[in-house]
Order: sequence, then structure tokens, then C-alpha cells
Amino acid sequence: MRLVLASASPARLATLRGAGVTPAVEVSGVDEDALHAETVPALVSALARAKAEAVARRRLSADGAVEEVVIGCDSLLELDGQGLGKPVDAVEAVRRWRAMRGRSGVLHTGHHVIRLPGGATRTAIASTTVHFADLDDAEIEAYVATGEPLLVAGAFTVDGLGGPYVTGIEGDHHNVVGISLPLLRALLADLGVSWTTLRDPAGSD
Ligand SMILES: Nc1nc2c(ncn2[C@H]2C[C@H](O)[C@@H](COP(=O)(O)OP(=O)(O)OP(=O)(O)O)O2)c(=O)[nH]1
Repeated sequence: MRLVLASASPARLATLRGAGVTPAVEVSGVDEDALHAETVPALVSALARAKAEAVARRRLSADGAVEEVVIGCDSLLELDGQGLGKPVDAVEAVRRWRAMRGRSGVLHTGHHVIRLPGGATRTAIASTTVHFADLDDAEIEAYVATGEPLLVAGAFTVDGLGGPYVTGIEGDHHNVVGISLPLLRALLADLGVSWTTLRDPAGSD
């Protein structure tokens, strides 16, 4: 059984490969600004579904007979009731860090899985509380100047240059990076797909 990652995220791909699964990658092309929802969890769920469905539709029309599972994800940091994706520019990244330093937010990642060719789906959200260090203005400016905060939801990474600025988390680490492996395993099992059948053959690079 093949896994198809409906995402351009290098972090999601690296997380899956680190767990021994090399998915096919097909970027959804979904316009994330086109979707709205009442709550942050509802929004990440809707966006994950839109990404997975866009790719599943293309895969079915290209070769409807292939047995594969499509996974779409979307991550947002919830802070003060707002869903924060990637900052639009350095000014916004600095403003965000000045608001979140010394505080906590919740990183929600929506997961939507579609089993082809039948189209059976499962969807779920994983949420991880993230505690941020109390950076001073100079540290914020220096971190934003690396450019990393502009590339990631919430303007921080837990596993990259932002590592020193995350003092702790409650919940799944990989969920913060962009895809929850235990949740994905459970969703796949619910669709009758065993995680071990997705793993790369022993000895593959
Ligand atoms: N390495 C790393 N990446 C993170 C972290 N937090 C968020 N990200 C990345 C993962 C995703 O690439 C991105 C979240 O944005 P999206 O969910 O919209 O995904 P993205 O636009 O990257 O790709 P996609 O829309 O799925 O094609 O931020 C982190 O702690 N570490």
C-alpha cells in the first residue's frame, strides 16, 4: 500500500521518512485563504480535508485502480483565540513573538486520510500545548532575521533554530512539526491499513 502526502511541507516529509515511510508527494495547490471556520480546530480540519480531497480527486482520475492512502494536513498555532499560520513578513513575525514570548499557545494539526480507490475517509485533529521562552527584543530580531519563522506556522519551530525558544510542550512532538505519527497510525488502522505495510522495505535508504 502506498502513502501519498498531499503536502509541500519538507517537515512532514522528513517526519514520515524518519519513521521509515517514504510517501509519494503531491502538492494540493489548495488556496488556504479561501476557507474559513468558526474555530481554529475546525479550520485546520477543513483545510486538511480540502488538501487531501484535491489530491485524491486527481489520483482517482489519473489511475482509479491504484490502492493507496492520501493524507492531507494543516497546522495553525492558536493564541488568544486566533489561528496563526505563516507570518506574511518579518514585521509580523516580530509582532507575533512579542505577543507570544513567555506565554503558551496550542498548535493544532488537522489530519484527513482518504483510502483509494473506495474513498473511505477518517479525519482528526491533534493539539499540542507549546510553552515559549521569554525572549528579549534583540533575540526576537535575531531569530526573525534567520528567515525561519517566515516559513512555518506559528513563526516557530520546535526542532529547528526555534528550539531554544520552546521551553516545553504537552502532547505529541511530531504534531508540532506538522504531522502526528501516532494519530496517523490510528487513522490508518481505522481504515484497515497497518502502519507496518507502509514502511519502506528493510535495507532501503
Ligand atoms: N520543522 C518544523 N516545521 C514546522 C514547525 N511548525 C510548523 N512547521 C511547518 C510545517 C508546515 O510545513 C508548515 C505549516 O503550514 P501548512 O500546514 O499550511 O503546510 P505547508 O504550507 O507547509 O504545506 P501544505 O499546505 O501542506 O502543502 O509549518 C516546527 O516546529 N518544525
